[in-house]
Amino acid sequence: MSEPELRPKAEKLDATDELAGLRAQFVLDDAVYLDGNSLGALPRSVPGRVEDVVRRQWGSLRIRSWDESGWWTAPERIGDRIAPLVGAAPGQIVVGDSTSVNVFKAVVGAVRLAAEKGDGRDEVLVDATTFPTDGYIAASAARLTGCMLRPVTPEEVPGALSGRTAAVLLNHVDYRTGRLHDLPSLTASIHAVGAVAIWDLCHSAGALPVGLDEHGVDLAVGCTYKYLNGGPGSPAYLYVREDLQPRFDSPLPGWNSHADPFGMTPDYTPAPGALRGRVGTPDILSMLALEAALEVWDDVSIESVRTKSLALTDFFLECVESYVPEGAVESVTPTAHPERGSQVALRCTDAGHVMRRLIDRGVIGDFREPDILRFGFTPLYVGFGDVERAARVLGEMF
Ligand SMILES: Cc1ncc(COP(=O)(O)O)c(C=O)c1O
Ligand SMILES: Nc1c(O)cccc1C(=O)C[C@H](N)C(=O)O
Repeated sequence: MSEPELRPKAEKLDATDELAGLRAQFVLDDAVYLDGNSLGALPRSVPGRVEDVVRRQWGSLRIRSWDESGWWTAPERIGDRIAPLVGAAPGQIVVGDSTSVNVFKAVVGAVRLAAEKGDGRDEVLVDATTFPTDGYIAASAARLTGCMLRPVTPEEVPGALSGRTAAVLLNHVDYRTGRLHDLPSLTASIHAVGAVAIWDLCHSAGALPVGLDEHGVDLAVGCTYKYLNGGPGSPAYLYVREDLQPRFDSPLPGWNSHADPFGMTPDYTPAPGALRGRVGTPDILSMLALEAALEVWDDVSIESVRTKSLALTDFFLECVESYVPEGAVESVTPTAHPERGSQVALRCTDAGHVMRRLIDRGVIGDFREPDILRFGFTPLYVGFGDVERAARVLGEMF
């Protein structure tokens, strides 16, 4: 198809898009914003809420806000708001800290759970293609727990699992290629050898159904500043499956995870439930900005988001094929829907330079080493007209 056909096709797709109205809930400009997989756009509900939290809750109520404004219980309350988006029943997610810190809690906690078997498990498998922080933290967590760290690709995991495996840390969607890994089947393989499965949901939560409970995932972590639009540095979350909670032994047992935090006793007794994943005083300003941002999801199902996400990435690939000269770019994102997240990654020569020129032309994606143009599609605010324009401008780069 050519431009005279693709433009009307985009208009038609936008006209029948059930989620199109949600875009008005975000602060956006004329640019095509395809970087929501790095930093989600600002929901209109956030500035007013932050203003209220600062001026009234902090400014007037001051210390009373820990109770009266629900500050103290925000980590579990907001965790319960995220829960349906990742297929978790309430009471299993706490919000707080960064993803990096939650990876640390999860990996050490997983090795401690595995150690209860008493069969000498001494290996942690980690996704060799992971976003670096997970690999760095897993290496340190392995060292601290006396385990060997074994980096393997997700495809290699089934063959690498053994009776020595204590825990496996995987990404649901690869940050570079956009590949969606098979969470149900990999989790089942990990369980088959008696190991603990930890999933990093940074690039899937808010973009596609995860099914944590349904697939029996043990532990999961994720950030909230990408498809959940919580804002720069918004707190991450930790999921601990309900039946594992009594045995989850956090390596960071701060006072916020104590059964009686205001008892201020020198001895530590962990709180029941997911609360034991908390550490110290929550980052209230960021956390309540996130809570406001999550209101966008009130009448939105993650299934409808997934349907639109696949339609957006399909259409982008179709437009790229039409507009970009043959051979100039090569998609490294799988074409099969069950293997695709909500981004398209295109390999191209001099990708850093190409991305800078795209940004100058109002198409915002990002460059990832060594040669990847990365475009993230947030179905809540990206439309099909945006997709057509992004591909058309990309075509003009060559
Ligand atoms: C898969 C993945 N894990 C972790 C992180 C980062 O964690 P943190 O928020 O601790 O910087 C990112 C992105 O920044 C990511 O893409
Ligand atoms: N967390 C980020 C940051 O603090 C600055 C710039 C980018 C980020 C990101 O989130 C990068 C992102 N995880 C990625 O997939 O590349």
